[in-house]
Amino acid sequence: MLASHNSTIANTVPAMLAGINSGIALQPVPARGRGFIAQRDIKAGETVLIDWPIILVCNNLKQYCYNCLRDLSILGHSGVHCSECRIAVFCSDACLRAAKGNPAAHTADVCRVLSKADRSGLNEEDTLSLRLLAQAQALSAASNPHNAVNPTMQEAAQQQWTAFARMQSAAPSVTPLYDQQRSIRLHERLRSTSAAAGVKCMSLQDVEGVLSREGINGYGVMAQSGPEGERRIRGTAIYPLACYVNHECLPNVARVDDFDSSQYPHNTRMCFRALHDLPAGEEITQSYFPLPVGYQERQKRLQEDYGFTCTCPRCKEEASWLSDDEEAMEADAPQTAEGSQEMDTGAGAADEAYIGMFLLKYVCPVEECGGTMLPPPTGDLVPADGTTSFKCNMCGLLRTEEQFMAAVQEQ
Ligand SMILES: C[S@@+](CC[C@H](N)C(=O)[O-])C[C@H]1O[C@@H](n2cnc3c(N)ncnc32)[C@H](O)[C@@H]1O
Repeated sequence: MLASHNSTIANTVPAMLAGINSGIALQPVPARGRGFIAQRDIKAGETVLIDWPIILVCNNLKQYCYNCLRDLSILGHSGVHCSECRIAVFCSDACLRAAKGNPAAHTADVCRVLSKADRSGLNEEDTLSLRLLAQAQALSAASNPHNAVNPTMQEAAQQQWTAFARMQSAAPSVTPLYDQQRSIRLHERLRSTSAAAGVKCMSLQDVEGVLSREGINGYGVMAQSGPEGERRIRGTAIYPLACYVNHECLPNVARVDDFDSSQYPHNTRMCFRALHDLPAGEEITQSYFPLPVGYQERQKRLQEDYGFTCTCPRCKEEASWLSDDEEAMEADAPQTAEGSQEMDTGAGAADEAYIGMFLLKYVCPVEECGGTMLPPPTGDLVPADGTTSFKCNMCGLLRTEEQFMAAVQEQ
């Protein structure tokens, strides 16, 4: 069973279940729960973590492969439809077979629930959450030894369900992260749909646990940007190790994925690469949103979506840039208990010049892209490939060190 609030396991460190890491270890981090700490000096460009998802939920079943989220429009055919539900579409027979054999994807139970799903009155977000719940419900059922048809599948499902249960959930006191009315509504819908499909429904407590964990730990899998450059996602993914990478606004790693440029299962893996050299003992951190996002917006999103006030060196410095007008506006705006202007400024801060140079170096220069420029790969997980350019993890733009220096000269 998934508890909706994991106070007792908040600071325990789960064993690694899947994925590969190099030079990092999961440890308790003061005031942040758990996080990855470098165990040795790490070089710029090194891959420190490769992870595969427990659950992938497709946002648009007509546009992306239900199993691996590959963009169907690049295939040159309309995809392979599930012959039972006629709803799920796959990029290949291989993906269809893989999904049918994966309890968290599209086994017979999920297929029946999907075909019986009553979407009336549900908005897009609720429809996606219902899909996530159907997949999580099947994973939970498959993890139960009493339901086991195949011991190997049961063991794998149990490991995945346990990994999910160990992820941080939103405490009931943190709103709106924990929306109990929504959980009750979606549980009710899952119950009627599951009954129509002849499938046992998970408990309300499990529904709360799944939704709360997805909210904090789920990764949006990026799609091509919209016509105005707006960011779009093709689905949501739950990764058993990547979920432990904490946030900082001047991160030292960034993620890279290959959803369209490779084939299942390789395309669903997520890699984290170091942006610069970092010493043993330093925490591995990523930014939970694009680097150019401003201070007040970052604080708002971190508080609303993740339930914490960021006190990283960039936030400490940028808090002091607020003009009198902005401060007055902030004073009028609703404040959280911590108060975004009253941050502790005790520990080290990044100065304005450092922040400016960091953003110049790591923010993709393509307008509206918002991607992060990563150094060429190196290290033992993904060895050097001979490239010398930095590459954007969103649009793929390449930039050499010389081109970067020329951009610095222009400033
Ligand atoms: C995706 S989880 C990261 C792993 C989490 N620390 C754990 O122990 O499972 C995101 C949560 O970690 C915590 N967190 C991440 N970055 C943080 C930071 N810079 N300061 C404080 N808490 C942070 C917040 O509780 C946030 O909701």
